[in-house]
Amino acid sequence: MTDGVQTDGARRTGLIVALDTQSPAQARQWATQVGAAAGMLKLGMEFAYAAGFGAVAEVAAARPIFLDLKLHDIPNTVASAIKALSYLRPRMLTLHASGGQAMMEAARKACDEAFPQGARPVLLAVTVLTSMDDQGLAAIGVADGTAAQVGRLGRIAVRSGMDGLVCSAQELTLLRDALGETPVLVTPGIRPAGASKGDQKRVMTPAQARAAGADWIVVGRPITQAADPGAAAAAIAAELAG
Ligand SMILES: O=C(O)c1cc(=O)[nH]c(=O)n1[C@@H]1O[C@H](COP(=O)(O)O)[C@@H](O)[C@H]1O
Repeated sequence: MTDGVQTDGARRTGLIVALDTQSPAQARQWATQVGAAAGMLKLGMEFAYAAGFGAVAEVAAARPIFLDLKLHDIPNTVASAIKALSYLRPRMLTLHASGGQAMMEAARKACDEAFPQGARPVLLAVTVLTSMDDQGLAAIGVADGTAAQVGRLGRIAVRSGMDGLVCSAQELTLLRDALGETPVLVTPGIRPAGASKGDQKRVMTPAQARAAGADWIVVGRPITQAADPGAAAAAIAAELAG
């Protein structure tokens, strides 16, 4: 958060829980179980496409939501999509930085026009997905590795009016060095010690992400697939409070 740096200079790192499910009832149950341990709830493509935007609106009416639709299209289409979803009043919204400067500038302009003053969502540009590694990037023609690509896209995104970035916790130090304290840095690919990585490649623990300067961590399966999601969320929140 832009207000994530406390007056004593210490950074607060919040927990966002990814409600990756097709079922509104399941999403409601997880939201109740994690309670106040989650500073925000993330709803993404799976939930929106399966349950519909009416169900997204119901969650958004009860709790602050991070709407993770990862928009990536021509500038006019992305701008129109943002205007169309502005009634949901998300606190955060994602688009892909690889859409380029014109797309991100159009997104920012659409937000400025479509949201009332003070209600604009934090616009987050996804740099390199945490499921990618150097080898995966090389296979799509990016030869100089994840760190270089995250730095490059991060600089373009901030220049284009984005409020923050989604990256892995492994790039936090390089991004803070390059871009300073202002951008909101949000890190998925978080795994408590010993947890399965699944499809994630660039991972860190909650405590490591906090120490490296994350404003928010995003955690899905390590909480939602735990035997006790409430206890799992509370343990991660305690690790962040350190
Ligand atoms: O934008 C995201 O939230 C995102 C970006 C990224 O690079 N990697 C990533 O995992 N995510 C999301 O973060 C969540 C991670 O979930 P788990 O791997 O289950 O903790 C999922 O909802 C992903 O869609």
